[in-house]
Amino acid sequence: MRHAHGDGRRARIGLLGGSFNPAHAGHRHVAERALRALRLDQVWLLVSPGNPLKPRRGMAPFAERLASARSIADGRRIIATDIEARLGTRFTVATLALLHRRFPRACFVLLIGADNLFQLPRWKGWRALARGTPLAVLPRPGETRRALSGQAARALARHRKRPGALLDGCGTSRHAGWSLVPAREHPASATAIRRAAGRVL
Ligand SMILES: Nc1ncnc2c1ncn2[C@@H]1O[C@H](COP(=O)(O)OP(=O)(O)OP(=O)(O)O)[C@@H](O)[C@H]1O
Ligand SMILES: O=C(O)c1ccc[n+]([C@@H]2O[C@H](COP(=O)([O-])O)[C@@H](O)[C@H]2O)c1
Repeated sequence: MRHAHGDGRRARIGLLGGSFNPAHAGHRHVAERALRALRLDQVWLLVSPGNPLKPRRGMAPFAERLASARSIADGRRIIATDIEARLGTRFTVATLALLHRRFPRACFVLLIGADNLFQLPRWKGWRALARGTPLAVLPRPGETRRALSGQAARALARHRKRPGALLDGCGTSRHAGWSLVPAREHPASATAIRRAAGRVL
């Protein structure tokens, strides 16, 4: 993969992991807002081979979800990738460890919607994950306030940073930190799209 970092600094890559069942304008909005607010070079849409917390029922095949993610990417700044399936990982903490090892010069930041900040304490190894990789949280309708007063936000309160400073000294601080990215809340959701299409939820 080519990294756009003409000035010689480390490539700044936002990782937007998701089921993409299907991909939608909310994902594109998150990627575009993060590119700008965090001065990223690229956002990778990491299509999950299977979210450990989501039921398999109603989950479209991987190839279909990858194609869906590609349809909202631009192939330049926003790239859909099957790397998580190729690495053979499903837990994000494991995916991140392998990505850091495979791309040691890249500066990664994990992009999540506010619903996932609230859920973070249910993720495997979430404290180690948050220590090792910066987290950028995007507001989401009906989720932002609850997430900011939830268990993860409280536990990580003293590591919160300004979005503009989140990637400063990438990988050298004792705790990677996290930020809320200021952005308009986008109402799109895959559940709503599946429901409107009459698909199994
Ligand atoms: N409209 C949105 N605003 C902010 N974040 C979003 C939005 N849509 C998705 N995300 C985030 O993008 C990531 C991948 O989302 P995912 O593919 O699960 O889509 P989803 O719409 O949340 O799906 P579902 O409704 O099936 O749970 C998650 O971190 C999610 O929080
Ligand atoms: O690692 C975990 O324990 C874990 C638990 C739940 C979700 N995730 C990841 O969170 C990302 C968003 O998932 P989803 O299904 O809400 O789009 C995706 O990359 C999942 O693999 C990861």
